[in-house]
Amino acid sequence: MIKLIDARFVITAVEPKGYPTGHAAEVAFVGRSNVGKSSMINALTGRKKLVRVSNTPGRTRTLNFFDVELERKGVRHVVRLADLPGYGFAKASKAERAQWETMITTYLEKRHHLEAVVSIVDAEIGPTPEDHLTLDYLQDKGRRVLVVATKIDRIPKARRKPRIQALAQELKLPLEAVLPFSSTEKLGVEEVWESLLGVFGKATRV
Ligand SMILES: Nc1nc2c(ncn2[C@@H]2O[C@H](COP(=O)(O)OP(=O)(O)OP(=O)(O)O)[C@@H](O)[C@H]2O)c(=O)[nH]1
Ligand SMILES: [Mg+2]
Repeated sequence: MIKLIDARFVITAVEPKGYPTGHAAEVAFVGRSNVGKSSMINALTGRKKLVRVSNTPGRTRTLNFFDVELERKGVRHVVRLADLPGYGFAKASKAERAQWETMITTYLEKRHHLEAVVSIVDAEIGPTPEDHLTLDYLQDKGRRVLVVATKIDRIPKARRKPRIQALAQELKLPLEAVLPFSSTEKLGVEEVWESLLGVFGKATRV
């Protein structure tokens, strides 16, 4: 059982000198623009409006950090979440896209406190070529990755399990490395936290 205690916005940054200080273990959320990254952070923190969500792709344009305090089996943990801008935002100019890419890759490569990356794919659409590239890139950089298939609510219940199996197969990952999720129906919240806290080991204990 995960008990959420508190969640708060920390800071917005665009480059390393703006990243938050301190030693909190961090997890970043990456994925296509509009896939549901910001919504997932709201769902995971049990807060409807911690992060701004939008129907229009390209909502999140900076790195946004949040601290979450939670309790699991009587032990308190503090985890820092980083909401990143999405990739593949068609309406952005070439220069803007290049700028975002630098912002994201600089963070993913340089951030020492980054313990795990949640790579979000759309459960219905499946991994796009850019999702594949991102996963390869993260693995290449030696980052620990958890794939979360969101918007699972859009798939009829009986088809969800086979869908996750198919996604895992397509991504060449073990079944337990791909978790189903829905921000609108709050599905998968416990499972994602369990998986993340499992990765952190003792790093997040306070
Ligand atoms: N049905 C359904 N819709 C969702 C879910 N999660 C997010 N959405 C919707 O998807 C849209 C995009 O959500 P955001 O959380 O803003 O997506 P994002 O990945 O942060 O987008 P950018 O900041 O533009 O990169 C919104 O209209 C959300 O309401 C989900 O689990 N199920
Ligand atoms: Mg967003």
